[in-house]
Amino acid sequence: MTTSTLISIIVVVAVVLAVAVVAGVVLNRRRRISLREKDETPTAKGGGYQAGSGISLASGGGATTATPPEHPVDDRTEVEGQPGIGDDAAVPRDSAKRGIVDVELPNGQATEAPEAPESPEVPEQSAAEPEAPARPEAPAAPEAPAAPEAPATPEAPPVPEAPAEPEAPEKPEVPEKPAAPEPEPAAPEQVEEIEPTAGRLERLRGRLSRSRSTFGQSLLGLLGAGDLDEDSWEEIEDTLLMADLGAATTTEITERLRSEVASRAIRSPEEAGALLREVLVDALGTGMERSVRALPHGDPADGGKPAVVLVVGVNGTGKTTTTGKLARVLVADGRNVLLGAADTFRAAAVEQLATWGGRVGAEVVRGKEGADPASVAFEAVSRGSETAVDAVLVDTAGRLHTKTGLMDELGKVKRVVEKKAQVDEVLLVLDATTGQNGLMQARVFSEVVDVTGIVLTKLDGTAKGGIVFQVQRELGVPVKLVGLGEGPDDLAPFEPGAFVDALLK
Ligand SMILES: Nc1nc2c(ncn2[C@@H]2O[C@H](COP(=O)(O)OP(=O)(O)OP(=O)(O)O)[C@@H](O)[C@H]2O)c(=O)[nH]1
Repeated sequence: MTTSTLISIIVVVAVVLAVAVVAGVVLNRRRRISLREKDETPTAKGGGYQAGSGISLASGGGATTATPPEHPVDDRTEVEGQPGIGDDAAVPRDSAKRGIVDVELPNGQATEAPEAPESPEVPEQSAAEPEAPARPEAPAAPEAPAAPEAPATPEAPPVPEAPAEPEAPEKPEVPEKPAAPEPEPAAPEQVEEIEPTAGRLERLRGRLSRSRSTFGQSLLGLLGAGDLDEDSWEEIEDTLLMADLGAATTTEITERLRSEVASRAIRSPEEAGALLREVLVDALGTGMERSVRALPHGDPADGGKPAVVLVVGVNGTGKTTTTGKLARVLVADGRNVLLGAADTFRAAAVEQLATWGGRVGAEVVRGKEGADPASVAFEAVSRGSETAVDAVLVDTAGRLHTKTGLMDELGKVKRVVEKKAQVDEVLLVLDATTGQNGLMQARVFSEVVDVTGIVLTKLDGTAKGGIVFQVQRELGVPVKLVGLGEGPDDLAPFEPGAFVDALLK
């Protein structure tokens, strides 16, 4: 064997070995189990509306709203609790740098850090950022950045979950004392004159009669035409479905209409109209308790406790606006109100609420941007009790119902407030223009904070309103208020009869 042949054999053997080593490394990596959790959370326009009365207020503690949430799963119209198309399409305005910070509460009461472990905080990321930026192996966060200036103070929160906080490096987990909520005295000189309820409703009537819906016209056209064939009934069903009433409610309403048309021998359009109204109003449930429990427990000046109202919902549905409008209703009723700006994530929201507070002469308790919302809510309720107000309205940050971390945070806000006082009302604000998605939101929020009433906003901007039927049917939670515009007094009580009249116009 020549030397060159020997060298060739050695080269070939070396190449084969190199290929084998590389292939082995690749296969080994593929088989390795990734321990990093995926960041995906489990997947989970109204015609004219003329409210006939003022907003009904009640004090808490009594019988709750409607029947307890039932969950007739068989009747559900969407699929297994999965978000529908477009659920995550809207990127929350402020979703980029969200984090939960456990801090000491005023009065030395710690927030409930121990309860958190069941659901480790995942970094919040917007739909626009599907891949979590490869998180640097989270350094045992607390000690490193805080060490030089903040000599481990005794209050330093234990923060067991700290490693899960993606913002930890840039935002050291120093005690949030400086972020302690600051009561902001109202500026009485700026207080606006609030229109009395009666006049306000008159004004809304005028405005709402401008909008029209094809829903009522097509239904009345079909029903009033006399002898209905199968095609006509199908069209009626389609019309109901397109108005967002949902499959179960649509079937129920169509069946009832069929039997009533047969037994009552409906002949004229007027008779058809009366029947349709009756059936729709019945489907909305006339017996539900719709007063807003925002009146105090006893006389606050005599040791009574203020009512506590939490306002929750996804981003941009109108929570802050509704909180402000509700404050005006209460103040117009002669009540003292305190506002808690627990939307510590969006600085503009705090300013927005402070403006509402100034307009009605209500004190506003606010936290610094990024402060723990539970801490702010707690302080607001404490302050409200001390100053003997009639109601504390707490505005919370918008959160996508599909983000587990944010929903956990909301649950914590409620639990922490409950350490101080009973939460009388949890109002879920739904944007009427979002249709079916509102149903999913309602279900998730209901599970987390036990929603007691729905506020359906932007009804002035939609021809649909059928989501009301579904939300009430599936959750047993009544729609209590409707938002009819951006104006300070564009909030009205929900009345089934008036609502159906608006739908049928
Ligand atoms: N047309 C109409 N617009 C409304 C109504 N309610 C609120 N809006 C508008 O909806 C927008 C969002 O309202 P906000 O009160 O800021 O919503 P939010 O839920 O507090 O927002 P985040 O705190 O970011 O989640 C604002 O432009 C409001 O003026 C309503 O009933 N009708």
